[in-house]
Amino acid sequence: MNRTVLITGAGTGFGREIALRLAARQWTVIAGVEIPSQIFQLEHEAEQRGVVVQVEKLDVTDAADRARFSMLDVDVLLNNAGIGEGGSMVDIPEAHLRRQFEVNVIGPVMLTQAIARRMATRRAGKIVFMSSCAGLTADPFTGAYSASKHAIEAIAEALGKELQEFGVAVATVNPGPFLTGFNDRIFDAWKSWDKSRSDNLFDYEHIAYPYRQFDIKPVVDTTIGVIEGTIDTYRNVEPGQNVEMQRRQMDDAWTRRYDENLGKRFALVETYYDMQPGTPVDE
Ligand SMILES: NC(=O)C1=CN([C@@H]2O[C@H](COP(=O)(O)OP(=O)(O)OC[C@H]3O[C@@H](n4cnc5c(N)ncnc54)[C@H](O)[C@@H]3O)[C@@H](O)[C@H]2O)C=CC1
Ligand SMILES: O=C(O)C(=O)C[C@H](O)C(=O)CO
Repeated sequence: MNRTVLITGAGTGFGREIALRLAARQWTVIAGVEIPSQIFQLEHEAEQRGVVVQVEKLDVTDAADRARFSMLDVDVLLNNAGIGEGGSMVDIPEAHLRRQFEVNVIGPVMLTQAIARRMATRRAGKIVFMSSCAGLTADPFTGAYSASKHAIEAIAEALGKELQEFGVAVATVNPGPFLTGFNDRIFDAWKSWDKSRSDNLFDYEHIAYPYRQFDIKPVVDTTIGVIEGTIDTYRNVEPGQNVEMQRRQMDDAWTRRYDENLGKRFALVETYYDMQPGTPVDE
């Protein structure tokens, strides 16, 4: 049976590996990549692996790019493209905050609208959002990124309830810390801020992503499971070993006092100053 998937942000990281793996599993894969240079790179990798992937430029913030996909009938849309604009909510410049939402929220929703309408007409389809653990809770210095993923959580939740009567399913995947380079880049974002500003509250030169990072395999496996239907849960947190901690963190907001620990540094903030970028989990 011919099954077609459109994956955004497929030039690198999770998206690229999921694209290549699905192609090897006989899916027709349309891999949307942000910039033209990623087209050749992915085509080359597909050739090396002996699989066929249709690679297309699809910057999700570009209306003209999105329009080229608006008449496409796919069985599954994987909204995977994303960026992380790091920095305290006190310091992050307006343009970076807006860009965070353009790439992670507005662009994907506009793309999804066109594809979802066609799925609803056909009364079949699945829309998967690469959300994040950051869509469920929030850490210091990734507030803007986390807000964009919280928005995705709300959008996916509403969309799933709206589309169920049309036979269209919606699901989320929520990775924690995985070593694609993405998390470390979040903490490089300040380097492109306006250099003339001198009133930042924090010294970003000495702040790094505070978690040890996992190999990407569980995220790739789980996303493929959700896409193929061997996994049917709406929310899918990886790594699985973090699920209980994640749930405890979500519950914590119900009992935390807003004035406790005032005047003391939040414990995790210390870790941002101690951690080296790209630290893998201990084997
Ligand atoms: N690596 C991690 O630990 C986690 C990653 N995620 C999410 O997974 C998704 C993929 O990230 P990774 O593979 O880790 O990093 P990545 O940086 O390798 O992948 C992101 C991809 O999105 C593309 N992209 C950026 N702006 C775009 C735009 N305007 N239009 C189209 N594509 C665009 C990039 O070119 C890149 O290929 C992202 O949505 C990210 O938020 C979520 C939780 C944890
Ligand atoms: O544990 C977490 O929460 C995370 O590590 C989430 C990541 O920061 C993330 O989503 C960025 O890729």
